[in-house]
Amino acid sequence: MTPPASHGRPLLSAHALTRRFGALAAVADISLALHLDQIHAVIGTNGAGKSTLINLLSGELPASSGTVQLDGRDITRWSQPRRARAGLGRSYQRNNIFLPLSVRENCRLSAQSHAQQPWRLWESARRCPHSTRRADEAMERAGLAVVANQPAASLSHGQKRQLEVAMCLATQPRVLLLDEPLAGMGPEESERMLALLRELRRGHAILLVEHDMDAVFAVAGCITVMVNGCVLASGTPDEVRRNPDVQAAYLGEH
Ligand SMILES: Nc1ncnc2c1ncn2[C@@H]1O[C@H](COP(=O)(O)OP(=O)(O)OP(=O)(O)O)[C@@H](O)[C@H]1O
Repeated sequence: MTPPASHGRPLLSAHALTRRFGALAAVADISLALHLDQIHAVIGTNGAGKSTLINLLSGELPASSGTVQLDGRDITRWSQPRRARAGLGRSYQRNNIFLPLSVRENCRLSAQSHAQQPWRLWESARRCPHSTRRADEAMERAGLAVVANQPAASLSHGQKRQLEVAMCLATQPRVLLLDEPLAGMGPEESERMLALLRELRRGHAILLVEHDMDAVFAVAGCITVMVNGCVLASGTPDEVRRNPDVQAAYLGEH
């Protein structure tokens, strides 16, 4: 199936990307393209290889073979920090938050760790006006300005996930790799996160790994379906919904 037409060169692309763990090919020969102003969702059953794919794109795992390009440059051998400095941001399934610190401090540390002088990480906020400004902007965009001075520990589950996205935004990424941002959320929190994703679409290329199918079909412009490390189908939500292989293997009612 042909991916939906998108204008211009992809911001991030993978070509024949493969990652083996011993005999298991967790990601096998995957090619995909992420475009600016688009949410590209990756769905698949447990163990399909979605998190491994994100780790390969973010640089947390080296590829066994294949290439990754950012804005036309081959970044396959770049470390994770170098990719992050070039504009690749990611959020995690696991909690990456310093619970005793305030929301603002968490965002500021994230901005500061990304700056050219990360050794200034533990300096007071007053001495890092640039990072503080970026933290405030990220909190504002993620809808967390009202809880800026609260300890992260006091946030609801949904707000913690919003904080993870805000921490990612504080690094000023162009590409957002989001690993299950809706996990464990109730309907209201999910709606808030979906509104945030829709807002972030403009100005970013977003890869969204998510189990919540209603959410995926509501926000994604392109969906790639993975099974056992391979791409089963890729296309617009309508194309994927109608694909008989996808229906048989995965989607059921959707
Ligand atoms: N470090 C590792 N060592 C060995 N096998 C691994 C490792 N990481 C992942 N795997 C295996 O690779 C396969 C893909 O795992 P991955 O976590 O990428 O799947 P997933 O689609 O993200 O699953 P889930 O939806 O449950 O998060 C699984 O069979 C998993 O057990």
